[in-house]
Amino acid sequence: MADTSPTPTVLLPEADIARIVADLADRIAPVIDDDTVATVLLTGGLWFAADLTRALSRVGRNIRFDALWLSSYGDDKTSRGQINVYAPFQRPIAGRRVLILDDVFDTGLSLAEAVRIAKEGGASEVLTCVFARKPWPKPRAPEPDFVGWEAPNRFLVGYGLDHAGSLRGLPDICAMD
Ligand SMILES: O=P(O)(O)OC[C@H]1O[C@H](OP(=O)(O)OP(=O)(O)O)[C@H](O)[C@@H]1O
Ligand code: HPA
Repeated sequence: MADTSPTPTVLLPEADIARIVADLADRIAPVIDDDTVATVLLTGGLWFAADLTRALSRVGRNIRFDALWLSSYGDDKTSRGQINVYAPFQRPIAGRRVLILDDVFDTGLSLAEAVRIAKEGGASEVLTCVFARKPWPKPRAPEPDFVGWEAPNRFLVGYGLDHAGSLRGLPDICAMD
């Protein structure tokens, strides 16, 4: 079948991504402890969460790890406006600080739902960190506590970001629009 998709254009090369992740680890390490539960939002957040937790370890912070599996885009380029929850936390988080990690903050609906689930589970504090934040015309709540990169308002692929399930493994972040 002929592929009519546009060619991805590199916006943020992997070397810049690595520098941004190391800088995030330096900023986050002082405000968490080793009992903090890093919580990746599957699927797209996997690549960033793997890098950030290892960057935290390099600065002496070895935190717990869990996952929430949420989806709102499916194969579309725009949010369906509703979040499907495919899998909850694996372990209890009651009384623990939770650090939610995701690849991109766009409408903000996914992060808001993750924060709601963590609070409902009894987390003592919920911090949020996204690698990329896209601009949005209206206020989003909550805004992430930590942001790596202010992205342009373009459709992004790579570093976990997908186009209908593909291109997540590109090491650079690219625009595909
Ligand atoms: O701020 P929002 O508008 O909610 O968009 C951000 C979310 O969208 C993507 O997830 P998606 O629902 O596509 O699932 P995926 O993680 O499987 O890619 C991305 O990984 C974020 O979790
Ligand atoms: N690309 C891929 N997935 C996304 C995006 C994007 O720009 N925004 C929200 N989910």
